Amino acid sequence: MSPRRLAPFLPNTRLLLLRSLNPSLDMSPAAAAHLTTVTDPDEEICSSTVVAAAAPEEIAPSVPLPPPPASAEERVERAWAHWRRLGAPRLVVAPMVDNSELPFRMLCRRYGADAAYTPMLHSRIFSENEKNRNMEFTTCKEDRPLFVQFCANDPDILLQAAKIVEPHCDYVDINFGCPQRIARRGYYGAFLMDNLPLVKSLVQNLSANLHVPVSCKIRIFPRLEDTLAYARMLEEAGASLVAVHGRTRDEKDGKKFRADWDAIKAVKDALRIPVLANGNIRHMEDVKNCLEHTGADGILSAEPLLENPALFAGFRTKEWKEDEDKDSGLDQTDLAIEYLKLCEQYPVPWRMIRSHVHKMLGDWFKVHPQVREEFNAQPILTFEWLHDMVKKLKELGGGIPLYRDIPIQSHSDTIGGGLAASKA
Ligand SMILES: Cc1cc2nc3c(=O)[nH]c(=O)nc-3n(C[C@H](O)[C@H](O)[C@H](O)COP(=O)(O)O)c2cc1C
Repeated sequence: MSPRRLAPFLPNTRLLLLRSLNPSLDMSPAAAAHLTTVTDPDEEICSSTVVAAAAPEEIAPSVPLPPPPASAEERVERAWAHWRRLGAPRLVVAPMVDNSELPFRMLCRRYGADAAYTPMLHSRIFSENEKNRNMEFTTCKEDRPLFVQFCANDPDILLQAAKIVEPHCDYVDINFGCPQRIARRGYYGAFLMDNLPLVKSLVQNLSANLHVPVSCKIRIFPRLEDTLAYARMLEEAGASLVAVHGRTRDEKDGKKFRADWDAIKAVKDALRIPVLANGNIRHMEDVKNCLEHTGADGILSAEPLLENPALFAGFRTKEWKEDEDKDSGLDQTDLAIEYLKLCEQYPVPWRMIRSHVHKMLGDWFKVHPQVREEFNAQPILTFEWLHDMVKKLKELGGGIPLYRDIPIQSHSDTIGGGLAASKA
């Protein structure tokens, strides 16, 4: 069923129709009027199941905004109260374009993630284009705590986009960290580090007009004093949380440049609101070391999770050959199957599924390149074909299993509040 075929129905009929596709759908007819199924042949979507609301303006809360904080102290207190209400999330899935989408977030949550970011959404396109909203932002009740991230360079457009998602998230995040050419051309992300008055007005306008707190994801400046002045400005402008990727705008290659944990520590010491650290986190031992080194309140991981979505549950990749007893009985083929099942439940564009399958099964494809070639040659994917492919890879064997590092797992009980262990 396509969006076009649903369009003429009245809200109640539409809701019934949508419920027949997804019985667990929980929303009002008014909201259903703004839902779309995600079977649109033009967009190459993976299934015809309804997933989530394209949060319409009409269902944004009409409750008045809370009174603005009387003082900086009150603002800081509110930031911590919110953070604690969410369970003080420490192990966080970082924002990743085309990769931190709903089914992947849900997979990481099953394996110990305390919270997750959406991929970056483009505030102008998102606020103007309903189809973009329905395609790029899907969520569900269990997908919390959730940071919804936008890129922006216009405070009013950002606010308009943020108002649409605020009923469905715990923070609206602004991406001040993207260093890519597309961000230079679009004038957003890390390129706004050259225009701090604009950064300030984006944060001020959002924090003064939203019900949910505002967070910012930043990169560091080459000079520490500039980074600290920047971070303090964000706090004063109304940010309730700052995530610091410890690399500069020019240090694009994460494999070549190590993240600077000293700079993150300095930001943590300078700010009074929660601070998250990002960079150099490959497994739970890194999490422990990073939290100890920086004093940060939590960490973000991105690329390592793509290969190993069970990272936050204490599973590690590589090095297993040193000690075969470390084999955990879990490997990327199991995780790939679990991810595919989540995609059947929460449909997303096939390009995202392709990307995850490549990353999760990278080591297995190295051992069996002919299977990768077959995968690449498939013009149209189906879940049946993918399940068969993963089953075949598992039977062929030879990929690298994950192992669970028991001593580190017990550290994670203290640093992750025991969540990583209990959720796995
Ligand atoms: C595939 C991919 C997509 C990314 N997309 C975003 C994004 O949408 N927004 C953002 O702020 N950072 C994005 N990043 C950067 C990550 O959030 C993170 O800051 C960076 O990868 C460093 O963390 P890591 O060392 O754990 O990978 C992306 C990174 C990757 C690998």
